Amino acid sequence: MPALRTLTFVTGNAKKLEEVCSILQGVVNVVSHTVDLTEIQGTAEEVAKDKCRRAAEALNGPCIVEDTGLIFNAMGHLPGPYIKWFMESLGHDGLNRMLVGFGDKSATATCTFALSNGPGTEPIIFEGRTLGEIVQARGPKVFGWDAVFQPQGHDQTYAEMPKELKNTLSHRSKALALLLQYLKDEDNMAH
Ligand SMILES: O=c1nc[nH]c2c1ncn2[C@H]1C[C@H](O)[C@@H](COP(=O)(O)OP(=O)(O)OP(=O)(O)O)O1
Ligand SMILES: [Mg+2]
Repeated sequence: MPALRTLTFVTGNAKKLEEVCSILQGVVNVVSHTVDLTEIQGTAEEVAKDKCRRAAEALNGPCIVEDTGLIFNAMGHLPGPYIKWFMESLGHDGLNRMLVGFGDKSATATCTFALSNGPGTEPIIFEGRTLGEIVQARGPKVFGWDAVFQPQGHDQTYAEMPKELKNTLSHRSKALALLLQYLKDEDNMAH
């Protein structure tokens, strides 16, 4: 059996790393680097690409990074990539209160992976999205906004559902599926 391909995932978030490792288990060998990367303002794609360029320079080699967003559909593209700061300032209850004036409580979780082949190369983007709604917090409050996001067609929040279930339907797993397909196609072209 050929050795698994290794990818270096640069993130400051241990929970993201946990999910990425379990989704890629047996498929890709994940090595992690904990770097708190500077994040610019812009679209998810711009933020992820910029983060990836900085990570590739810091490591002086190939790597992947991702940027996660949560879009309140009633609010256009917001908070989107800025959800981290909204979450930190407002908490779970505050996120619900942001939507009090809106009938539409639907939200889109986005995960934008960027793959760099090394410094000076243009990162490649893979985006996964999962539609759901913002609900009162239910389940453990250990990972970001998991407790207030209930994916469409399910009666549990991300926080309540078993990890294995979240990992089959999440924004992150969909983005990783695209990344894996890309690597597979690239391998096929090389042979
Ligand atoms: O599946 C998730 N379920 C719930 N919450 C989540 C998820 N994934 C990220 N999150 C939180 C973490 C942070 O508050 C924000 C994304 O910000 P984001 O900049 O992408 O993450 P981060 O700064 O923690 O780590 P990194 O070093 O990879 O940039 O949403
Ligand atoms: Mg970040």
